[in-house]
Amino acid sequence: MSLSYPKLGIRPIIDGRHGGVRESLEEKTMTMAQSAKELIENNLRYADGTSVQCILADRTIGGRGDAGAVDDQFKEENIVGTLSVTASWNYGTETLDLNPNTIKGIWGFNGTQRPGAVYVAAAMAAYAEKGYPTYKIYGEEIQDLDDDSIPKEVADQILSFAKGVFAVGQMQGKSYVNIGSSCMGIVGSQANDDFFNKYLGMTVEYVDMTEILRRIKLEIYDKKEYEKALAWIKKYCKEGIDINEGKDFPEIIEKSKVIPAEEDWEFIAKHAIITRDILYSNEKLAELGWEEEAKGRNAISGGFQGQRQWTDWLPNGDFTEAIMTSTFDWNGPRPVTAFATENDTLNGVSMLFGTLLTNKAPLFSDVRTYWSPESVERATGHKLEGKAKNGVIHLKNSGASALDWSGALTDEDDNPTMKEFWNMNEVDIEKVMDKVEWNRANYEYFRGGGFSSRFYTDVEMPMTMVRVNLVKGVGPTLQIAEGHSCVLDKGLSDILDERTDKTWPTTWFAPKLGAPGFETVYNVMDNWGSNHGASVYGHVGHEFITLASMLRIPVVLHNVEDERIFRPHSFTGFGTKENERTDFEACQEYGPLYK
Ligand SMILES: C[C@H](O)[C@@H](O)[C@@H](O)C(=O)CO
Ligand SMILES: [Mn+2]
Repeated sequence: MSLSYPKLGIRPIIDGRHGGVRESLEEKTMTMAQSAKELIENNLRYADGTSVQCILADRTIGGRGDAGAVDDQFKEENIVGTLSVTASWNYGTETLDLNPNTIKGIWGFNGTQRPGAVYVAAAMAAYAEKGYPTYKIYGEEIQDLDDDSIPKEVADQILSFAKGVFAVGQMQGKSYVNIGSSCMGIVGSQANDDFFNKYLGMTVEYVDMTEILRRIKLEIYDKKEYEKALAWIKKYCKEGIDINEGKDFPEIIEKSKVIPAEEDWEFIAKHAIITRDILYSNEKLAELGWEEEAKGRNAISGGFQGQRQWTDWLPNGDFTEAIMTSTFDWNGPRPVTAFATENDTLNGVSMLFGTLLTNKAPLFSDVRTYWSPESVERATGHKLEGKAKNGVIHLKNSGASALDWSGALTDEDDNPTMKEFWNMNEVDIEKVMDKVEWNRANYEYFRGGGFSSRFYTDVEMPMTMVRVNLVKGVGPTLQIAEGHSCVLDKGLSDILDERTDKTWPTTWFAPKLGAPGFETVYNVMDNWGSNHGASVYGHVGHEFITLASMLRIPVVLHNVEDERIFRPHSFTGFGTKENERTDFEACQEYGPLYK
């Protein structure tokens, strides 16, 4: 993570009339600003675990003179967004943040002594007319002037706004590193530079898969770390099944394996270390004389093609993909990397959004099979119950599913949960790894061999699955499905798993039903825009909606309750009924963040 962390500027706005009014408001206004700063910094962290940083204006802003001085103060910082706070009527355009490049929010104190609401409304009118969509935060209940608390719904909106700002800021200027190219014709694996540049402010770095072979051959990796990783693998990667045993394979498969099976883990350990080094800097490589390789590629996310030009003759990349997305590796707890398998860049971005909003590890899945209650009963005699009673979607893909999804961890109330990496410890890591088995790669798919992680998310957790799609004539869109991982009786889960690729992870997903497009579980599967979806822990669809509105990515499918939706106030200028058209037209009007 670069030292110039993206920051949020806090702007205390005040009625500029000296001689009584301004003086009477100075303390209240600054107190609001300080409390907003503390709320944000005490609750949010960057992806690397550092607490987020807010810059407090060095004065209250009563007019353009003050506003200009604060702009200058902020120019010294990497300010991505600003939160203006006020408890009074102030002079609209004379005090607003009119920097075209910041994401803006305003929190108005719901008091009666000075009309804060009137200012916020006037500010929204100005922002709507000027084309700067701004997030309006205003509590429902009246507060007394001496009440410096932040009401819960106000705090929730401030934190949602701030999470979106810091997610946007952490992506700005960073790279998505595409190792390989198109994978089995999956269109998401054919990176769309324009999308990354204009909507995310990111660049795409292209690295051929042979770079991994070069670094193995020329030993461009830290051998000591390699030994450490291999020892960790041998200790914690439990051997699973070998689905290939006893099978006669045609010659094309037999002769496609160039690394002896007993050397696969050595090869895979190098693949994992080298892949990480290609994304991020590693000073050890400079010590080995490889200055250029030591610099990495300024990554925040990436992916590996694997299939087929690699996996058709070399050990697969499933371990690398799984460990990159997890909250730990052989060095212990460390930040998650949203890392896609099959080079699906759009699922990689979907994972990236999820990790930046939650700092929890993502699941990369084929949205593989819809099992209706009727089909399950016909195939197994079992009745689906509980959260699964309306049917389930089988989430499964080789590779890039964080091992944290094995469902091994619980919170202080003993509820299944997933932790940020900074809350993980060695015991947690052992619990997670104990629920993962490493099966021999299926030679029919992965001729070059290797290993695939397998776990069964055998706990019920709230989860949110998302997908970024690119639609001709529309541009990027986002789909969001909140729901739960479901616990199917192990025997039942195994019967269903036996019917498909049982050497890979399984998570049974039941979306919350009722919203348009969510009439049935089948509808969700039917409406989904791709073969892949990315999931994170928790019901955080509202945070994805806020982030999407900052990035001007319309949300085309979601099951988030209206009252939880938080978009810029000016989106209502495109129509107030919560429907996709409002979102579409606002996003189309405002266009991508990085024009
Ligand atoms: C191994 C198979 O080809 C899988 O890669 C395939 O089922 C997919 O995951 C397609 O997204
Ligand atoms: Mn897939």
